[in-house]
Amino acid sequence: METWFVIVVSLCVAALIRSTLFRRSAGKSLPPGPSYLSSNLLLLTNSRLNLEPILRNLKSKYGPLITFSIGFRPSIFVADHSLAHHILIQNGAVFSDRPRTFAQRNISSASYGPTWRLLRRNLASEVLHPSRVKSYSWARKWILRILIDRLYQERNPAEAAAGIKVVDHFQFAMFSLLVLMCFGEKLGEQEINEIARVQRDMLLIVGSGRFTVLTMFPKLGKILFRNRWKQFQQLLEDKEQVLIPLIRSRIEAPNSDPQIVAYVDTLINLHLPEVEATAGNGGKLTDKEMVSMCSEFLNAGTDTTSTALQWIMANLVKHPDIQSKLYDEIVTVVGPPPPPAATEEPESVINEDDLQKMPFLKAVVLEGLRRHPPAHFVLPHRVVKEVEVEGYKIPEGATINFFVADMGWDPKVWDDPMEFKPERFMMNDDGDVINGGFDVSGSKGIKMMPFGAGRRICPGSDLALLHLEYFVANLIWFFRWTADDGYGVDLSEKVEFTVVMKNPLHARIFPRAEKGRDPPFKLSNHFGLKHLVERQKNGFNHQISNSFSGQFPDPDTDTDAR
Ligand code: HEM
Repeated sequence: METWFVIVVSLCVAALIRSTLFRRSAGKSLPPGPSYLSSNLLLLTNSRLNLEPILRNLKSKYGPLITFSIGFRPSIFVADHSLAHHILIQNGAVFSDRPRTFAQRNISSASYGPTWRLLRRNLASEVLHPSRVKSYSWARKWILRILIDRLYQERNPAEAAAGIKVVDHFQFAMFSLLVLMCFGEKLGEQEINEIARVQRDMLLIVGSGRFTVLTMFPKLGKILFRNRWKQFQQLLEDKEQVLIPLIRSRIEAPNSDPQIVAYVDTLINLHLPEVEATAGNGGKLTDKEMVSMCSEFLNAGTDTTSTALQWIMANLVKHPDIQSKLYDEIVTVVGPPPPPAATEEPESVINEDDLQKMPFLKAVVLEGLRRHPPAHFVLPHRVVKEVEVEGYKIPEGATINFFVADMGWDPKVWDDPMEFKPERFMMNDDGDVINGGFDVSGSKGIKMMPFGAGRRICPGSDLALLHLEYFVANLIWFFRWTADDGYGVDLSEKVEFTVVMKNPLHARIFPRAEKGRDPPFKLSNHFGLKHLVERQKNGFNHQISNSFSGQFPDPDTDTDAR
């Protein structure tokens, strides 16, 4: 009760100060929206997870440029494509800062300035450069093999109707891959799960909005919400305990293989600009700063991509015609799939260069990102000097955000926007063939912005697109995917760190070429092959044919196998 009283009084005082500060340059007003007090009360009485419908209501009431204050500063929300382009591309320098937070140093929270530039350039040129990304193709192949094997193992033919909850496997695959790129080591399943646990604990609780109040009023929040602050510190310590030994081992035994340059190797050698460096560390990143950077790398590249992968696969399950069309394209380029091999055996997978010859695959991935962007808003940007947009004042220090999902769903820009139609990326509105060659950066015009746009655009977009194309193509090549009998495919959403499937995809999978290995009916488990052959020789065909016809069901023709 006391806490609430203090919050309401603080909000009133803040409202008074704010109206003095932000309304000072009279004449132009802020974009329309609810009052400062009602915005913050809405925020405090609703979970951050429910914010999206509230903002959408405000958009229909006030239009595409809204003021919805969060904390002390006004927050502006933009829902219009050309306004987003005007702000992020044409006036990028003014809108590319970030609000101050209590987060440790990393790229996404760094102010727009020399340290951000250095950290971002390091990631872009040392890890995400196409030649470095290519040098990790062996790692993608290794993880893909594990993923295919895990799916194959979990697929229980006897209970095939139950389907597989695939998202856990997708998350594990993306985590294993990014952990390898981050620390340069092939870790065991237990270690990977431990890293995933500390990362997710932090993400889920931050995503739930439990710490929003600490971001809104950092100094006051630490005093008023001491338990939350302690909980935040505890999560940070847990993460440090797991990640610091991995970082230290790479410092103590530096990498000598130029083929395996991990993200952490590049961070060890970085020198921050003098004014920004932590005192006494000679310009180098501290252990805690390295944890923050590695943690950002893992968060940014795993949850987003596995979420997008699940949405895309869900749509391919829901639309068998699109799945068949994609499979046909893949087969035209690389031929029919081999039977899945055991993990130790070499197995051919789709070569990454061949992905370039699959325009429909690219269209499927883009359509997935348009219809289900993992982030429905970008990270908040901060305005560095007062500017005018559409006749409204956007004051210095205001935060600005963008309705990412709504831009991809805008009926003025997209026909049947809520339908999953990859064909829209094969041809543009003027009838020109674009064959999946859409510009996601939005530099010439923003039609959708799943990776943001402008100077703060996601630096991992090319890597993410490669991962999505590679995994979708191989998963469709190896298996035919159908809906689970009990669950179907429900495309309802739920907000976590990203916007995930409320009811995760449960899919039944059928190896497209399974005659080579581990058939759905395991002979050896039931009779033993030798015993079976003996029985056949002795005329026991009747008994055998009841349970095994001598032919494995063909998933493309056998109705039981569907
Ligand atoms: C499907 C996958 C992904 C999606 C949808 C996605 C989306 C986004 C979005 C919306 C932003 C915020 C842009 C803004 O604030 O304007 C962002 C920022 C960022 N992303 Fe991604 N991302 C993905 C994958 C990745 C990957 C694979 C990496 C790196 C390994 C990465 C690293 C980053 C970083 C470091 C930032 C902060 C950029 C900055 O503040 O300058 N992301 N991403």
